[in-house]
Amino acid sequence: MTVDMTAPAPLPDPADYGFTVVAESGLPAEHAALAERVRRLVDATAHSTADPAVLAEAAEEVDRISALLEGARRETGAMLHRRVDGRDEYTTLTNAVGAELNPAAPPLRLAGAAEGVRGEVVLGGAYQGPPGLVHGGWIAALLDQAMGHAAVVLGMPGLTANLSVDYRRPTPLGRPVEVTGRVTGTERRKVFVAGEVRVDGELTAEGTAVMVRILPLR
Ligand SMILES: CCCCC/C=C\C/C=C\C/C=C\C/C=C\CCCC(=O)SCCNC(=O)CCNC(=O)[C@H](O)C(C)(C)COP(=O)(O)OP(=O)(O)OC[C@H]1O[C@@H](n2cnc3c(N)ncnc32)[C@H](O)[C@@H]1OP(=O)(O)O
Repeated sequence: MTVDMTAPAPLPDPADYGFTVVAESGLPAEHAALAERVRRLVDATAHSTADPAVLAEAAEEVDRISALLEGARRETGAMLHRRVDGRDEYTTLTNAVGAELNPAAPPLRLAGAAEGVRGEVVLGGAYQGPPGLVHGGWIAALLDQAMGHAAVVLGMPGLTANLSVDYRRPTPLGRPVEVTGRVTGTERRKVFVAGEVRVDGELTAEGTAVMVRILPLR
């Protein structure tokens, strides 16, 4: 069927499924700032050539910081709610791709574009596969997220049932990577999606997926 980008369906409310929903507007800015610092820490740890004594000192400092944070822990399944362009949007608060508060997630922020969604992210050495290149599994994850988000934007959130990726060119680390996703069709609960990864305008990977829609409970 043809996809009408102008009339997104209302999203199912995750609260109806028993998930905690957290409003983005209620989150302290300090939390995102902390996550950004931890991303720097991850990169510094992965690439460190420091002496054993320095490494041991750093490990103790990290223990102290972990203990500071562990006292106030949110449950893992919590969902984040935000209003974007006058519509509701939900994602998991610690989503492995793009969650601002999850330092293990590459900070890919997707937004509605002319035809689907688009975002940009720079991946450092913590996302390495072959020397100097982004790991193929992370490229698949970026595509999965962008394609899933394209379905969410049209009010059709779902689970990935099938995902296929073609790697056309190596994707370098440390450079802005553009990720796009769009819905190409629907059939009953199936939402067909496609996505691309580009660096400096050059296509480095493209994918397709079948998302199976989550049915509203009411
Ligand atoms: C969980 C509730 C949450 C509620 C929250 C509300 C709102 C949420 C808003 C946003 C969502 C948040 C984030 C989205 C952003 C990013 C996306 C990340 C994506 C992921 O990270 S997601 C994790 C990996 N993913 C899985 O963990 C799925 C495991 N899997 C299953 O849970 C089942 O397998 C399922 C559900 C897929 C289907 O099961 P089912 O029983 O519900 O449906 P059924 O089998 O009847 O299939 C129905 C139609 O799909 C066709 N179909 C089935 N499988 C297919 C395949 N492999 N290839 C091609 N077509 C397939 C059938 O052929 C039939 O088609 P037809 O209509 O033509 O007969």
